Amino acid sequence: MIGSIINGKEINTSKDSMNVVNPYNGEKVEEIALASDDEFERAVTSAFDTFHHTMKDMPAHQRADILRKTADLMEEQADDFAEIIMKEAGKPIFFSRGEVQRAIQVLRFASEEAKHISGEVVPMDAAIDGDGRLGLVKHIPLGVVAAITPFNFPLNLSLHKIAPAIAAGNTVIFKPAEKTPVSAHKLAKLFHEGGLPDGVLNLLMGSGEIGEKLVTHDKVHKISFTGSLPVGRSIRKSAGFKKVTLELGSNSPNIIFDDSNIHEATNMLVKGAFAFSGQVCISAQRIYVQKSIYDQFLKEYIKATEDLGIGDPAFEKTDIGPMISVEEAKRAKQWIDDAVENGAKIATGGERDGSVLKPTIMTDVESHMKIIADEVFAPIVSVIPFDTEDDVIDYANDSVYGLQAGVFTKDVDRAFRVADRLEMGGVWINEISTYRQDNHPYGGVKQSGIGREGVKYAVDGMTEMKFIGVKLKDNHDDRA
Ligand SMILES: NC(=O)c1ccc[n+]([C@@H]2O[C@H](COP(=O)([O-])OP(=O)(O)OC[C@H]3O[C@@H](n4cnc5c(N)ncnc54)[C@H](O)[C@@H]3O)[C@@H](O)[C@H]2O)c1
Ligand SMILES: O=C[C@H](O)CS(=O)(=O)O
Repeated sequence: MIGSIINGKEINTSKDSMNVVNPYNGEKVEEIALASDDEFERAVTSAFDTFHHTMKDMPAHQRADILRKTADLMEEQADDFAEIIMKEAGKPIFFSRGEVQRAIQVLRFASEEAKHISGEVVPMDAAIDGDGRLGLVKHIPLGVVAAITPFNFPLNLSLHKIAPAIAAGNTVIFKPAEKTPVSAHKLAKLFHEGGLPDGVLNLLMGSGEIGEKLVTHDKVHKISFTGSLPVGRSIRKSAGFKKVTLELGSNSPNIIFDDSNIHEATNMLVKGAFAFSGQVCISAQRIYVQKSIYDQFLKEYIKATEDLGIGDPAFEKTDIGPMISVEEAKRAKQWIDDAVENGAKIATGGERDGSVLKPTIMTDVESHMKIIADEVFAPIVSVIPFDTEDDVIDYANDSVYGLQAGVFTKDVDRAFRVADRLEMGGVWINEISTYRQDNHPYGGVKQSGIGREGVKYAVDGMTEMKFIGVKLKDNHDDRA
């Protein structure tokens, strides 16, 4: 049994526990001791006190060293991390390894950023009577950051919060998703091996209730949340004056104009729609194809999708494993059935076996159907024809979400015109919406979220400005 880690000590006995199971075969991966109310309070107090007594004064070079050392250790233990992610999340092993490599990079980016948090000098003499004064802006840490994370990239998305928070000099309370806490536990241990002092990173095991309590606790200064829109909405409502970063869902559009390389777009979009069974917030959910190439694209796309390897995530050749649970697979299948009842057609897929839903391509869909209007978060994609650039911009923007989009065209003018008109946090040209690097600004507009991650940008969100002014000499009339 493993459990919460508070002030550097693991609490692995508890009257409440839960099992983490492999969503592919139901095998037990680990038993988790759930945090009690008392442990919750101790974790918050530990983070609060450690901020004031240790972290606030830790020099940047020391924070950078800890992050770099942790990256080195993760590199050494990369296979163990990948194995855990594969088992707890059901993510095919090839993609689990990819997540670990990205996580190592995030730690390295954060280590570099820790040394570049600087301020500015305000030109005080630009204001009447300002001469003879010096104005400085410092970027100081916020205090205690609550990192609340989802199941789908349990390592990398947790590090997108924890590493920038530490780089900026904060302490952290980490509440991982209840389905994927095993990699979180190994990560917290690794930070301690890397030299992080006790109390800087406190891990709390438990359900969304712990997240809710963090959101309203007055010793927590910032909530950094990645997860679903309903939870994000409730956090926004209850967080009061706390700073909040929300990385929420999407129904990402990808647009293929008739001058694009169909073959390339097809191959990229198979990965874009079906990687990790579509359980990626920027997964390609709506593919808009210009009418003259629609039939050709659909034919190639169905063929490439049917070539995917489906099965045990432990196997090297598996492209598509399970969804996170049987319930989620049933929910997704129901959305397909609802669409079909309303006139949509299944071009391929549509069958479910336990937690595995076959990669599914839908056509003849309508904008009101759940598979289009809501976040599908499953291996289901819709292929939709369009006539003109104006039409497709309207279709793509007709959503409460706006995270990332992909646009495929050889016409540079059109590419930038369309990118400008799409209501998104990010637009990729000749790349799928699903592509993300860990060093560009990343986050949504509309109901896809508030704030940006991408290490440098996340670090900005983990600090606040403090102005310090100096009156150097008395050179003006104080009555002014
Ligand atoms: N924009 C992004 O960067 C991004 C990245 C990954 C996932 N996501 C989104 O995450 C969702 C899937 O992940 P999930 O199912 O784990 O999400 P979720 O919203 O169900 O849970 C996320 C985390 O929030 C906690 N939580 C639940 N209720 C809470 C509450 N009331 N207050 C505080 N915390 C609470 C959970 O325990 C978990 O740790 C999808 O909607 C996906 O789009 C977004
Ligand atoms: O699920 C959404 C994630 O942000 C995708 S990624 O890990 O950043 O690629």
